[in-house]
Amino acid sequence: MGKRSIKEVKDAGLEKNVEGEAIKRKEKKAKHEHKKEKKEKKSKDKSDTKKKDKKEKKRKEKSDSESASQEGGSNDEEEKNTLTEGPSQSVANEAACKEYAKKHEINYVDPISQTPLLPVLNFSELPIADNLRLGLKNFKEPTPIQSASWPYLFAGRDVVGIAETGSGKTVAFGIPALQYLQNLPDEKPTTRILVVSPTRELAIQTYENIKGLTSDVSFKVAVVYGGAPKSEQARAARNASVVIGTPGRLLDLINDGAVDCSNVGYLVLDEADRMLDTGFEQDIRNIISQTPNPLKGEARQTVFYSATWPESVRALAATFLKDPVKITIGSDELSASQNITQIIELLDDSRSKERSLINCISKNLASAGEGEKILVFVLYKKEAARVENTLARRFNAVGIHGDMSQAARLQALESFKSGKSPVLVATDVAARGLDIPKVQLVINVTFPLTIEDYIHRIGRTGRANTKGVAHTFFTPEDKSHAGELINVLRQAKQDIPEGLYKYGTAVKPKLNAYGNRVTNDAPMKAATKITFD
Ligand SMILES: Nc1ncnc2c1ncn2[C@@H]1O[C@H](COP(=O)(O)OP(=O)(O)OP(=O)(O)O)[C@@H](O)[C@H]1O
Repeated sequence: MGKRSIKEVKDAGLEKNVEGEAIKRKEKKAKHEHKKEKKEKKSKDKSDTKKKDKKEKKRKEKSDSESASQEGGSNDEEEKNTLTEGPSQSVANEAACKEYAKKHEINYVDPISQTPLLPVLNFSELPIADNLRLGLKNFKEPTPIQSASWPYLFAGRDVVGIAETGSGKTVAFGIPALQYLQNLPDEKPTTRILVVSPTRELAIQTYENIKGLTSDVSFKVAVVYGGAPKSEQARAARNASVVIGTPGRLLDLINDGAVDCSNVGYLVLDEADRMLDTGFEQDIRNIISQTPNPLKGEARQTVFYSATWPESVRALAATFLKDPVKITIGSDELSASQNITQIIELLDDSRSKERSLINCISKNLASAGEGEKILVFVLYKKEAARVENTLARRFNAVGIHGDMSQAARLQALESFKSGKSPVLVATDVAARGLDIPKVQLVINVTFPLTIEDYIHRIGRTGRANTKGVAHTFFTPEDKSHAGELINVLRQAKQDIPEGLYKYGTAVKPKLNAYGNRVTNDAPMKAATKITFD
C-alpha cells in the first residue's frame, strides 16, 4: 500500500471515530478547568513561537501541517485533541473495550482529559500500512500495553507506558513509530525516529525487532553502540530514518555530525527509568537537547516505556514530556510479572552459594525441556568471570559482563540464544529488555543493587505469557532489601519464606539523583488516576 492510501485508511479510521462521541467529549473538556490553563499556555507558546528563528519557524509550520494531515485536517488545538480519539472505535465495541480495560487493570493518568481513549482490541482497527500489518502477523491480538497505548500514540500524545516485563512494549512503541514515518512526505533521509537503549545488546535486539516489523526496505534503520567500529555505524546512521542506540555512541555520532537529531519527531526512551537515573542523566539531557523542543512549540512526540517507574526519576522525566498520559497495566505498585514463580532460598552466608548454585542448575537442567536454558545473575564483573569459570566445564556455561570485548559479549549471547550453551552467567548488563526464548529459570546468585533491577532480572523468564521460575539466594548481607522484596512477593501472590521477615519489613525511602528523598509523583501531580467505570 502506498503512502496516499495509508492516509486514506487513517482518515477513514478517524471518521469512524463516532462524531457524536467526539462532540460529547469536546463538551466535557470545554467545562474542564484545565482549558483555562491550556489557553494561557497556548498564548505563551504563540509568543514563544514568534521569537523563534526562521529555521525553527519553518519546521513548526511543516510539523503543524503534518499533524493536521494525521489528525483529520484540523489546525485547531482543541479540535486536534478531540479528534485524536485514536484509531477506529465504534460505539458497538465500546462496552467490550471497557470490559477489556477492567479485566487487564489498565489505569490512566491524563492531565488533559478525564475520559480515557478506548483500547484497541484488534490489529484490524489500526490505521497502519499493509507492510506493518504483515509485521504483526505472528501475533493473535495486541497485548494490554499495546491495546492501551496505541490510541494515544497514534493520536500524537506523549506516553509513559508501564507494563510488566515481556509484555510487548517494543511493538507497542515500534508500530506507531513506523507508521509516523510512513505518513511523512518523502524527503532527504534524516533521523526522524530516535530510540535510546541502556545496553548495546538491547539496542541490537530493538533494531532487529523494528526491522522485523516492516518489509518496506525504503525504511532505513540503523543501530549504533559502543565497543564496535564507529565508521560503519556512522555511514549507516547518516542515511537512516530510524536510529537506535546507546547514549555514549549516539552522542559521539551526534558530535561527529553523523546523526542529525534536529528533525526527530518521535523519541523513545526504552527502559526509561534506567535512562533517567544518575548514570545516564547527563547523556540523555545532551541527546534530548539536540532534538526539537515541544515546550517551544516544536514537534516531537516523546515516549517512555519500562516495567518499573520509581519516584526518583519522575520529576526529571516530566521535564522532557508534554502533557503525557501515564498508562499502567496492573498495579501501580512495583510489580513483577505474574507469570514468574519466585523462590527465595535463605542462606546463612555467601560461602554456601556455590554448592547451592550447582545443585540448582543440575536439578533444573536434568528436567529441562528441549532448548530450555538458565540465566545466572551476579553483581560484579569479576564475580561473573569467577562464577562462569566454575560453571563452564560442568555445564558449558558462558558469561557476559562489561569487562569483555563487544565481540566476545555478542558471541556468548549468541551461544546462549542458540542453546549451544544452556547456562549464561551475567551481570546486570543483561538484566533489562533482553528477550531470549526459552529461559526457563533465572538464578540470582547475588542480590541486585535495587529492587527494580530484581524485577527486570527475573523478567528474563516468563515472557509473552509463558511461565518461568526465578530462584534467588538471600543472605544476611542482603537484609536491607528484605522489606522491598517482601512487598514484591506479596504483590505477585508468591510464597514468602518465614525467615525473610526476621530481616524486617521496613522499606528505605528512595532518593533522587541528588540524594534527596522523593515522596510525590511530581509530573502527574495535577492529574488524577482515571479508569473506565
Ligand atoms: N501482541 C503480541 N502477542 C504475542 N506476543 C507478542 C506480542 N507483541 C510482542 N510479543 C512478543 O513478546 C515478547 C516480549 O516483548 P518485548 O521484548 O517487547 O517485551 P517488553 O515488555 O519490552 O519486556 P521488558 O520489560 O523485559 O523489556 C517478544 O518475544 C515479542 O515478540
